[in-house]
Amino acid sequence: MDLKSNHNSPVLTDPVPVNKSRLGMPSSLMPYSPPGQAFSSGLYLTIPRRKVIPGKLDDVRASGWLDAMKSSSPPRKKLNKDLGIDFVSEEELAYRSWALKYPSAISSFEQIISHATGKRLALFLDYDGTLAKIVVDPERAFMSNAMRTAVRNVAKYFPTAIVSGRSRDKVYEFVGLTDVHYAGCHGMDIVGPVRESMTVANHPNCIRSTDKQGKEVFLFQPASEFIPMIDEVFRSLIENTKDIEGARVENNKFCVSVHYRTVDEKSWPAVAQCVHEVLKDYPRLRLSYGRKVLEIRPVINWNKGKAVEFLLESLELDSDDVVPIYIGDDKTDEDAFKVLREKNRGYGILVSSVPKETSAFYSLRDPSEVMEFLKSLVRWKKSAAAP
Ligand SMILES: O=P(O)(O)OC[C@H]1O[C@H](O[C@H]2O[C@H](CO)[C@@H](O)[C@H](O)[C@H]2O)[C@H](O)[C@@H](O)[C@@H]1O
Repeated sequence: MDLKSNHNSPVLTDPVPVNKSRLGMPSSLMPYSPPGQAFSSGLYLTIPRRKVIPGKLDDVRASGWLDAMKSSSPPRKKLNKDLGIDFVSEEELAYRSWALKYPSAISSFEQIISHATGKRLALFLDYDGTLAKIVVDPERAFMSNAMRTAVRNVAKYFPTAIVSGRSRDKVYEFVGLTDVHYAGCHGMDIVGPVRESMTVANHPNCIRSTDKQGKEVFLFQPASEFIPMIDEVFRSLIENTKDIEGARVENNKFCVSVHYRTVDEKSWPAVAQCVHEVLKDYPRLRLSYGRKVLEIRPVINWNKGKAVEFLLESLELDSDDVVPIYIGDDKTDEDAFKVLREKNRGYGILVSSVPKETSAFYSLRDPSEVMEFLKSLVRWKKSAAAP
């Protein structure tokens, strides 16, 4: 089902230089749990909130909120090719040297499939910045028909799931394919087919339900109790940011995104302050940073990495003969890259046109290379099946 064609939103790039992704941010203020952090017995995390949340605007600056906001998307440097100059720029040299460590998944295609021969591949795809280009208006982040066809084709041969920070309904609206699985809101909203042997069915928060086509599915929503709180926070943020030109607040059901992409940089402290003001009354919510977006989500031990583990289990893919490949562009995708690396299973592929610290194994520059990679997988599978 082809839903949308590409619209004319200006395409943006958000380079984040190596070692600057958490610029000036003391580790105690990092939004993500460092590896090895002790979790409480359930899904809940204990976060030292007093250290994380500043009290005044000055504290917002001092604590690194603003540094993190800036470094999540510094402005794109002008490339020499934009200037019509025919030599390799410093940025390109830096990229090439970084790519020695994280080689292109296209140039390394043979190597990737040589490890997958005789095994089953499973694909996990992030949405924004991976399947769709980054654009100014989050409501218009449509994927191209060509990309939709590529995803549809790849899903014919390999189990495929979209793992997005968006609400599941929204990402389904954008992708519009019925033969892929969906995990919305950073994995806090997963739907999948019911299997007889399902061990995850015993998971708390996993219920049986029916989808829009009337098919029996399981629904996994580990943060369901937070819906009223998220709704309340969403309304407060709409109210508090209404005078900041360009600020947008997006309700993703289990989390809220506060976008500052179209806010004048002079007003970024005001955005940070608004979020801080609201968040200080909700100790069970925490903050993370995305591409020109502040994300507010429940303090639970759940992320895209956990979602990938859950999907592998629920789709009966949690076995040594399955090679999972996760493709994503954002900090939240790092949790999934880490899981694959730690399990020594499959590959993370980072989508980035600039060097970045990552736990991925391979890289692709942008969504057009992602599409190229997906097409190569289909060609490989077809040729392997040919007599
Ligand atoms: O996990 P993802 O599928 O990558 O979702 C992460 C966030 O993506 C969206 O915001 C980002 O893309 C927008 C459209 O290109 C862009 O305008 C914005 O600046 C980016 O941060 C989405 O709107 C957020 O809710 C997601 O959390």
